[in-house]
Amino acid sequence: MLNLSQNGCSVWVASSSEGLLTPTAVALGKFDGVHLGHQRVIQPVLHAGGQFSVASSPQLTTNNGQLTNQEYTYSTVVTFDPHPQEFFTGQPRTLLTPLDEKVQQLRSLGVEQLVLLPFDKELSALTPEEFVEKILVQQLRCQRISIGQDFCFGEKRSGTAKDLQLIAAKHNIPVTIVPLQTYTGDSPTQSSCVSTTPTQDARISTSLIRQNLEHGDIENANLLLGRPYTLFGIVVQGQQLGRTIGFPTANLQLPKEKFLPRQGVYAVRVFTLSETSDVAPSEILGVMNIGNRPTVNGTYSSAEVHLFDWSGDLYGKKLAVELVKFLRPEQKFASLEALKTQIQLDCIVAKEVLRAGAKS
Ligand SMILES: Cc1cc2nc3c(=O)[nH]c(=O)nc-3n(C[C@H](O)[C@H](O)[C@H](O)COP(=O)(O)O)c2cc1C
Ligand SMILES: Nc1ncnc2c1ncn2[C@@H]1O[C@H](COP(=O)(O)OP(=O)(O)O)[C@@H](O)[C@H]1O
Repeated sequence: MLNLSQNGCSVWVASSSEGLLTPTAVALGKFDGVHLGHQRVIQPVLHAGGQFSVASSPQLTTNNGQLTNQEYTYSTVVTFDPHPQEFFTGQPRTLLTPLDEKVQQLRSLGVEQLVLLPFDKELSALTPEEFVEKILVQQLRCQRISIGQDFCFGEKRSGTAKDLQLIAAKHNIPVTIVPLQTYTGDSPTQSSCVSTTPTQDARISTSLIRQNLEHGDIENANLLLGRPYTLFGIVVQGQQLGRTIGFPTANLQLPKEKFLPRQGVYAVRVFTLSETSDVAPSEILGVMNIGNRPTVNGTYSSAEVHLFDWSGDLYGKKLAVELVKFLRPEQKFASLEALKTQIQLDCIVAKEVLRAGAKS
């Protein structure tokens, strides 16, 4: 079990029955991206703002000033590790939110515990009834459950959301089934299949966000996520060429499973993160290139950012780079001089985009 903690707040990350915080109010799902639809599913198990209301501090409940022995229930997200698709295909899967990022997002929503159920032969062979009894009732001492309408569980995904509701009712556990969310512009709604583009189902989903990112449609991806798609990484050394053309770039080492958007150049907002300081990081604007750098015969994919009007040493620092807009695909230039001229233009366009974004 891990306790990932930052700025004094923490989320328990448990992967076995040992050390679980129980009893629990459980949101069940894969939750890759923790997008607007996921947030709706998680809401009913949160202490603040959800339908679920219990004591606001562990162990003790005050009721009209008197202490009662009502047990504190932990708002918990239960997910699977590895991603079931990775287990069945044997292929590593890239993620919108690798574990650290998912924990950070869940914490910011008010989730207290993340349980990673090891998705293996044994778990995948449980019948829906066994899953409820062994995992939810016995291990998690679950008091309430929230799931999305399309949730499937148990052997061969044979259990539906309705099945979970029926089985859980036998154990007196209420189940909230959250309708699938679609995006219509202002806020997510529950109407079915309203398309923002003629060819796409606008239901908020991890795969729709991945498609948008693959096409460089960052604005749509960000709307569906409810926040900017962000690359978190440590700054490592590159070929030290950037400084020679007047555009030093901080090269990010990203989690290997992080899903990367379309290769090319982006307008971005950058934050330097510190593990120790409680001071909110300040924003620096910049341009990012994601790609193989064909002009310098690059052999591997890199993500590198040039910060506007900034100088200093970033090696070893952790950066959060929020993608704002895709500007152009990566190209092979005839010379470094030609690349430099293009990067100057990229900076002008990025500054305009970011300035316009700041005004709206
Ligand atoms: C805004 C921007 C746009 C870029 N566009 C391209 C490009 O189109 N083609 C390319 O080969 N490299 C591109 N690069 C990557 C440069 O080749 C790279 O920054 C340079 O080689 C310095 O690399 P270094 O950090 O390893 O020193 C771009 C970099 C930036 C910051
Ligand atoms: N405005 C800036 N944007 C990005 N990095 C900068 C900037 N000014 C200084 N640096 C520093 O320069 C380094 C990048 O210089 P560069 O010549 O591209 O070397 P490298 O190939 O190692 O990335 C960054 O890692 C950072 O420490």
